[in-house]
Amino acid sequence: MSVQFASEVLNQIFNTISVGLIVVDRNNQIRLWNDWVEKRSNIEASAAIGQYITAIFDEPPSTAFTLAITKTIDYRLPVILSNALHRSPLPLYERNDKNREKKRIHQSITLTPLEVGGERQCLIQITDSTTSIKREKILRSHSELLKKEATTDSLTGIYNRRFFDEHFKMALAQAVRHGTSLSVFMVDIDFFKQFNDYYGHVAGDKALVQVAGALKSQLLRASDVLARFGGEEFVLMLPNISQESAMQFAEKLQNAIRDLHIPHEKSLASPHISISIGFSHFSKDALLDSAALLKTADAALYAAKNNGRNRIFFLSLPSLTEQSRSLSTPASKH
Ligand SMILES: Nc1nc2c(ncn2[C@@H]2O[C@H](COP(=O)(O)OP(=O)(O)OP(=O)(O)O)[C@@H](O)[C@H]2O)c(=O)[nH]1
Repeated sequence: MSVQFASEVLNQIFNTISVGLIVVDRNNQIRLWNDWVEKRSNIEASAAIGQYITAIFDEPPSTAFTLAITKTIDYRLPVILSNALHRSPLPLYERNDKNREKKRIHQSITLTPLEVGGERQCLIQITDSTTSIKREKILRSHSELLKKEATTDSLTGIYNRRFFDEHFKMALAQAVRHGTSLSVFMVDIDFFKQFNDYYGHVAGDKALVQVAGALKSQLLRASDVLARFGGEEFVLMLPNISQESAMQFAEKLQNAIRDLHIPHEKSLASPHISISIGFSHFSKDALLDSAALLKTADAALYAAKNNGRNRIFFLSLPSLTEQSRSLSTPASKH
């Protein structure tokens, strides 16, 4: 292979490669400038060679970029300018399309030390990362959407059981660790089968959405969680409230549903849609795991149902001894 042939091949590679290539010397003077850079800077190689890299553009390169050249040459070590931190160190634009607005490209830049004829130089390699950054953004927003879908109930828009289960375990572990409390409420719409049968499934869906919204409106703190547990059943957890406050909160939930005034002619508990609530309360003296706390709240709900519905029941931990008053509106009082 003749020297001339090799030099022609190298020259062609230099100018056809889809990477920007610039070589500067230790005075920051440009020694090489390939086609890729020419097209994205709109500065021809003949005009660039011999100029200072710091002064060649309309707008100066970023400080990180000029510092990186000095470091590469002085310490003879390669430097990478990550595009996460340095989106666009050089004023380079998408290939010239006269009819379009110029769009600055995102760049990934690697600087490599060279030694040519005993002289230190710096090779600057630039790749256009605009597409990969765009793709990354799209992927991120897709994954956020998927995450939201995986944790949200599609009908009511509140969290689903999967989300609740994960957060409940964490919240309980935190309560145990910090010696704080955690209240769990199971909420079930009374005679909802009869509601569906009488008013139809579409009206049933609408009622579920309204009930979910009314329950949600009672949550005040970011740490409070409401989720659809399944069917016409909801679950709520409130960290750090006293047992008395938990009872008052349950009453507020019941009032919020009553205030919706959704007629329910077929209910034996109320002329309007009503709910039964069972709740349990963990405080530092109780011994339990997350399943036990939920099971106790569920047993309390069962008791509320069996005692006429449209009422609140509390069961304490861990003995499952029914403690509290069957508070709230008795079936006859609406
Ligand atoms: N419209 C609608 N109905 C649902 C949905 N999920 C569950 N249901 C209905 O909810 C009803 C629940 O019925 P049951 O479990 O017998 O309870 P209930 O009639 O409310 O009786 P109690 O809870 O004992 O007061 C069933 O008819 C289900 O079809 C839903 O997403 N939309």
